[in-house]
Formats: sequence, C-alpha cells, structure tokens
Amino acid sequence: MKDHSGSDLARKNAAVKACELVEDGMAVGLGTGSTTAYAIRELGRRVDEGLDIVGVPTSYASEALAIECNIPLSTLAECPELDIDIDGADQVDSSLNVIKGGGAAHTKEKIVSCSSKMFAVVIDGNKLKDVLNRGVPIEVLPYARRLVEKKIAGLGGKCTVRTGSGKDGPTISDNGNFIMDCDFGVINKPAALAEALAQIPGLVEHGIFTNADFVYVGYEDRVERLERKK
Ligand SMILES: O=C(CO)[C@H](O)[C@H](O)COP(=O)(O)O
Repeated sequence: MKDHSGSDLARKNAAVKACELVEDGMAVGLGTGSTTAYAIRELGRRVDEGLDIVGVPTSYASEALAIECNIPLSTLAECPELDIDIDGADQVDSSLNVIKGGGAAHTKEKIVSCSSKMFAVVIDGNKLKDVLNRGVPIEVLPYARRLVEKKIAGLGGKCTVRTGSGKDGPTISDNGNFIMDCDFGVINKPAALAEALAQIPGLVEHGIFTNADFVYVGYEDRVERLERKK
C-alpha cells in the first residue's frame, strides 16, 4: 500500500523543512511512516541541541523511534491540544485533500491531526496528483467486516482486506482491528466520500484527510510548500 518511488532525499528534504515550524515549548504530533521518520530524527537531533518539546506519537513505530531519538513523550490525555502535527501521506490532490493509512496508522493519525492547531503533511513530489485515485485505507472492527464491505459496495467501491505484516492473515492495526483498502477509482469529491464513509457502522476510521494546513513537497533539489486555501 506504500508508494516509495520517490527518493529518500526528496522525502528527507520535505520532512526536515517542515520541522522548521517547530519551536521551543511546542507539543508536536509525531506521524507514522518513512517520511515522518526523517522528521522524528531531525527533531531528535534538535532536542539533543536543546530544543524543548514533547512529542505525541501516532503509532508504536513512531513511539519507538521517538524514544530512540530521546524526544520526551506525552499523550493526548495529558496534552489534549497540540501545537503542530507533522505526518506523511500516500497521495495529495491539488486542493490538499490527502489519503493516508498506507502504514495502517490513520486512525490515531487523524485523532492527532485533529487535536493539533497546525497540520503539516510531508511527501515526495511523486505523491502529488491533480485528483486522488488511490485505494482508501479503512480501519474496521472485525465483527463489522461484511456490513462494511456491503456499504462500501453501495458507495461504488470495492474492499480488500489488507494482508502481510509479518504474519499470516489480515493486517491488524495498533488498535486490534482489520485494515481494508477500498478502490473507488478516481475520487472527484473527497469530502463527500469522507462524509459517507464516516456514517458506516463498524468502520472505525477512513484515510481521507481534509484538514492539512500545509503540504511540504520534497524533491531532490528543493522543497515546495503548499498552503490550503481557506
Ligand atoms: O499514513 C501513513 C501511515 O498510516 C503514512 O504517513 C503514509 O503511508 C506515508 O508513508 P511513507 O512516508 O512511508 O510513504
């Protein structure tokens, strides 16, 4: 479910540039994925130099990396409003609608991004498209799988249960649920689809994010910053 055709340098450039938004005293959401990992390492480097922040991770993976990088951690229970969230994405359209969840972490990622005053997305240039057309990841209570499949079909989509996370059978999220990928073809109205997905019982969270404030698009020789039109 990942597109890693963009270069490591492009991803790193985007992540490091977005970290310039982070200042002393901030509570920072720590997203998940290979691009965000560059941001976590950069924040760790700056913490070593004296930057005073707390991080709130969105997955076991980002928590482990933040610990390795000596970033002091907090939780949404202790710190319900974050200053900024930095996270990756699988695809971004020209209106800055985003598909996330390639790493199966989109439920916590959405909670953290919606708890943040500013949400900065970091991608390489290959992920920027005119229109979204990737499969939309959804997290589903196993009990609700068949109902969710039926409702997604009613919306014109086709679900596949994700497999392959080092075990046989379904990929299980950090929250103990199935991850499914839903093919809707070209998504012309992401906000309307997001709204419809949110109504499905047993669908814990979907990977369409409409709340990015900035998208840092990394290339090997530069970074472009896109800002959502309010
Ligand atoms: O949404 C995500 C995890 O759920 C990731 O941020 C997204 O899949 C991008 O990952 P990467 O930077 O490794 O391409």
